[in-house]
Order: sequence, then C-alpha cells, then structure tokens
Amino acid sequence: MDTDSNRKRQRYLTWDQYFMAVALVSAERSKDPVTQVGACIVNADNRIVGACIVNADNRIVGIGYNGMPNGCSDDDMPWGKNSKDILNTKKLYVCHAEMNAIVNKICADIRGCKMYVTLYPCNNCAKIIIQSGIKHVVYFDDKNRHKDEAKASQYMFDKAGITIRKYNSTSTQLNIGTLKSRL
Ligand SMILES: O=c1ccn([C@H]2C[C@H](O)[C@@H](COP(=O)(O)O)O2)c(=O)[nH]1
Ligand SMILES: [Zn+2]
Repeated sequence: MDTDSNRKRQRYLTWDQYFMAVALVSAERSKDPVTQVGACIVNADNRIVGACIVNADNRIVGIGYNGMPNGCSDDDMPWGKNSKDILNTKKLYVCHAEMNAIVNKICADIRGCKMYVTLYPCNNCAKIIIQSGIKHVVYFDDKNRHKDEAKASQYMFDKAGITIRKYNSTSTQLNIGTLKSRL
C-alpha cells in the first residue's frame, strides 16, 4: 500500500455501506436467538441522528435493535416463537429495532430522515416510521417480504409517499464476522 500517496484513499465505505454497517453492528446487541435486527436513522446531511453517543445508562441514542422493554429482564422474558400459548412467546413483548431507534432519537424532529434497517419493516414498524416523519427506508434482508405484514407495510409506504429500497450489496460485502474479529 502506498502510504506516501498524495491522492485520497479510494476504497472508503459508501454512505450506504457505512450506515448499513452501523445497523448490522447494532443488531449484534440483540438477544433474539433467531432474528437479530438493527436500525439507524440518518438526516438529510447523511449524519446519524445520535451517532453512537453513549449516555450514562449505556444507551446508544438514535440507534436501536430488537429487544425486550426496559425493566423486562432478557433472562425473564420468553424468546421462543412456537408455543401454542402466545403469551409464552416473544411476539407480544419484543420491541422492534425500528421503534427503538425512533424512541432513542436525540433530535426532536426527524422529518425527512432516512432509516437503515437490517430487516424489511413489519406493518407496525411501517406505521411508526410513517408517523415519525421518516421519508426513506433502506433494508438489508427481505426474508419476511412474502408475509402479509410486509405487504401491508409496502401498501402504507406507497400511500404515504415513503421510498423504500433494498440495500445494494453488490459492492464490497459487509462481513460482520470480520468486523467482530477486529474488535
Ligand atoms: O419490523 C420488524 C420485524 C421484526 N423485528 C424483530 C422482532 C423479533 O425479535 C424478530 C423476529 O423474529 P422471528 O423469529 O424471525 O419471527 O425480529 C424487528 O425488530 N422489526
Ligand atoms: Zn416491526
């Protein structure tokens, strides 16, 4: 590598890679044994609102991952999904990453912002995304895209004029394992 070059470094992350990497790393905090989801919100100037500012409670404000509500210990709550008793599954309890990112925001006004999220948002997250004023969504994984919840999300996004697109991973592959091995 020519460390004496006068030219700027060429292989730096694109904005998409950078913000999706932040969301993917945030998902690594999730305790969900099946699906780990992370989200981050950026403003029109490509600035993460709440860029990993850690407050006294160790909360990264402005960024979120799927987890149990504050005060509901991860060790006491059910993380399964197949019990016949829905009250004994995570479904009614887990806070979705998109909601946590919005609740954790440090800017009062996130109208016009963009959300990077590692999973196509469900219909409930679509509602809170729309109501928060976020105008653009970039998602990484569309494993739920066939579900009615996702079809309802797309319908509401279209009606509300929210743009949503899949992260274009044809460029440098984001390898969280490599990132984690360097931490
Ligand atoms: O929009 C969404 C949809 C789902 N999640 C979280 C909620 C759960 O913790 C998992 C989904 O678990 P599965 O076992 O894959 O059903 O993903 C979210 O954060 N945002
Ligand atoms: Zn959701």
